[in-house]
Amino acid sequence: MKTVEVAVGVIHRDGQIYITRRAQQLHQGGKWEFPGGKKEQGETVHQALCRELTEEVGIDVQSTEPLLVVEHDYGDKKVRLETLLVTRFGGEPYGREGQQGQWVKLNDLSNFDFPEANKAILQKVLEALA
Ligand SMILES: Nc1nc2c([nH]c(=O)n2[C@H]2C[C@H](O)[C@@H](COP(=O)(O)OP(=O)(O)OP(=O)(O)O)O2)c(=O)[nH]1
Ligand SMILES: [Mg+2]
Repeated sequence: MKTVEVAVGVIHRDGQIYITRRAQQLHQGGKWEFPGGKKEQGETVHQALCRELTEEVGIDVQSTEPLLVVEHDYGDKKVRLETLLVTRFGGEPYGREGQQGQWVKLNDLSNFDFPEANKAILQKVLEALA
């Protein structure tokens, strides 16, 4: 099975993270996620994330830092989530594709239902920011 390469952004501001909810019909539908999407050919992870975060949440990413890479096999799909911390951005995020989105305090993140691959990301986010 081919691994899908995904750029994932942890959008951080003042102790809160902006998360969105995946549409029901998508892979891992209905779960909360850190916005992002598949890398296109020839893109760096930073470039892919800039494009995806403009498309999905309408922000202009200005700087990122690598956080971690997670590989996960869902059985029906294998993903490699290259996760970046978004340290500076312009604009205010919103669910530009009609999806739900909200700012969540670091301490409340674990109350949301994320895909299985996100466990490691969540742990790392709390280590890095809490
Ligand atoms: N964006 C994102 N994807 C995640 C997370 N956790 C996780 O397992 N995934 C998986 C779900 C999907 O299989 C894959 C991301 O693909 P996607 O559906 O967001 O890709 P995309 O935005 O490019 O969407 P599309 O153009 O294919 O519609 O990674 C997460 O926190 N954020
Ligand atoms: Mg996406």
